[in-house]
Amino acid sequence: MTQEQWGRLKQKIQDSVGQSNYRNWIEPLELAEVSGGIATFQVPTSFLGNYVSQHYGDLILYQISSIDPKVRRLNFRVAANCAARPSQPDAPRTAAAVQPVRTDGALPSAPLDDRFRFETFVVGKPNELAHAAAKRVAEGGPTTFNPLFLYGGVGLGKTHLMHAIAWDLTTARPDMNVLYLSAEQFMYRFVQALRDRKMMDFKELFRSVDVLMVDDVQFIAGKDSTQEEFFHTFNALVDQNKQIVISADCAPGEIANLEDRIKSRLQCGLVVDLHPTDYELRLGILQSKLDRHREQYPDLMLNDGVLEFLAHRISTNVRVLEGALTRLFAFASLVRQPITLELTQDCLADVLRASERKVSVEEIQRKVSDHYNIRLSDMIGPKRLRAFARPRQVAMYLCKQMTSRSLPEIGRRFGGRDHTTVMHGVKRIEELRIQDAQIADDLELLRRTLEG
Ligand SMILES: Nc1ncnc2c1ncn2[C@@H]1O[C@H](COP(=O)(O)OP(=O)(O)OP(=O)(O)O)[C@@H](O)[C@H]1O
Repeated sequence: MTQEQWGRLKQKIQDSVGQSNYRNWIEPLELAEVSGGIATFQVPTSFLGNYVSQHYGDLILYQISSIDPKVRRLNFRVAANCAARPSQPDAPRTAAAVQPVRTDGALPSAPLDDRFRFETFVVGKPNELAHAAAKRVAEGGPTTFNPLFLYGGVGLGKTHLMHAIAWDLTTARPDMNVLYLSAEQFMYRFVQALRDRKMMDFKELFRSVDVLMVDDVQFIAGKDSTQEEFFHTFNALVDQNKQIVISADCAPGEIANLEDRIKSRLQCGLVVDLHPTDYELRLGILQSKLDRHREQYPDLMLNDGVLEFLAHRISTNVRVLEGALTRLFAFASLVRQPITLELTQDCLADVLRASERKVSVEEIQRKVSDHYNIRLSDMIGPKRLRAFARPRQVAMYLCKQMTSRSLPEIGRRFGGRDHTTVMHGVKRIEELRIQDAQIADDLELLRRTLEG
């Protein structure tokens, strides 16, 4: 394969992985050589190589082998002049060494992330059931529920738990054939077996595993023949009492374009969901990640209250939370300053803004009318009585502060009032806030309840 061909393939890969994944993971790959059926890429860091091999290995191999069928394996090696670079802030320090992707007949598991172990998984109310079920499977005893189906929103720890199960099983029983892969990898392997007319090998290999773990199964939705093959593999393994662990971003019944018979099969075992994190869990996770950062930046001071602030303000997902902490430490070490609340707000302004809870005008109107004990219709309606006018102005002020609505939009939501009326109301509350302690208290209380 020539550099030019690789250039064209890269563009194709971009179409399937999206621009931002492309920029982060595919663009930095330099094709070094193709020989002996192995395509070798030079990568800037072992972390990048590892990640690419795990997430995009099959896709890349699939594309390459479509123009050069002799290529059977990929290899990622760290460029010599990059190897000595200090580790990048985002790169996990303990990431496993780059493992080449083997697709040469044997059935290798996708590489496991060394950080994703039970010991590093923080348990709280939202994930305790998922954790307990994963632990049970990891003990490797007789199969009590099959499959274990883990589901939950983005970045809540599904992959972490799957890897933890695989680590425990393979450590305790190195002879056990544990196969962990993403649904996407399942599809590429299936497609490749079809193309190479090696379906019998494919079936035999998949049916010979002791534990099959498929991550992000929603990926096969709408892909008919992959679904079909997955269904048969699934049934064959369940019949042999082999443990299956599946993860998805939603419950089996809610996966659109997934055949009903597969949905019902997936529901046969134990279905557990990872709930969105709560404050305590987020704080626990931050505290546990802190040790790793302390090791890396031993001289950095961290002020009291910073972790609590982050746990309170970043409630989207754990990945974002982790990223925020990593960035904060890297930034503070760069500017050689202690991590204060101000520094945190400065450094993470964009993350904090993106995770702000979205409050709606209606929510504000409802909370404010409850607070002042008036009817919602009176707040929005035309009455000018002071008992209604002041709460109305408070609500307008909060809408201006807490939502991105413009003054005319806010006016419209308050019974079609003019934007100058809103402006006047907002100004009046700004003045009263300084002069009237009661109003200041009301505003503080309302803001807190609205922020949740
Ligand atoms: N309870 C937890 N304790 C410690 N780390 C956690 C926890 N939950 C999630 N994480 C961390 O958050 C990051 C994202 O988790 P993971 O990749 O497992 O999410 P996911 O649910 O598989 O998300 P996606 O749907 O995007 O694949 C990982 O670095 C993981 O270690």
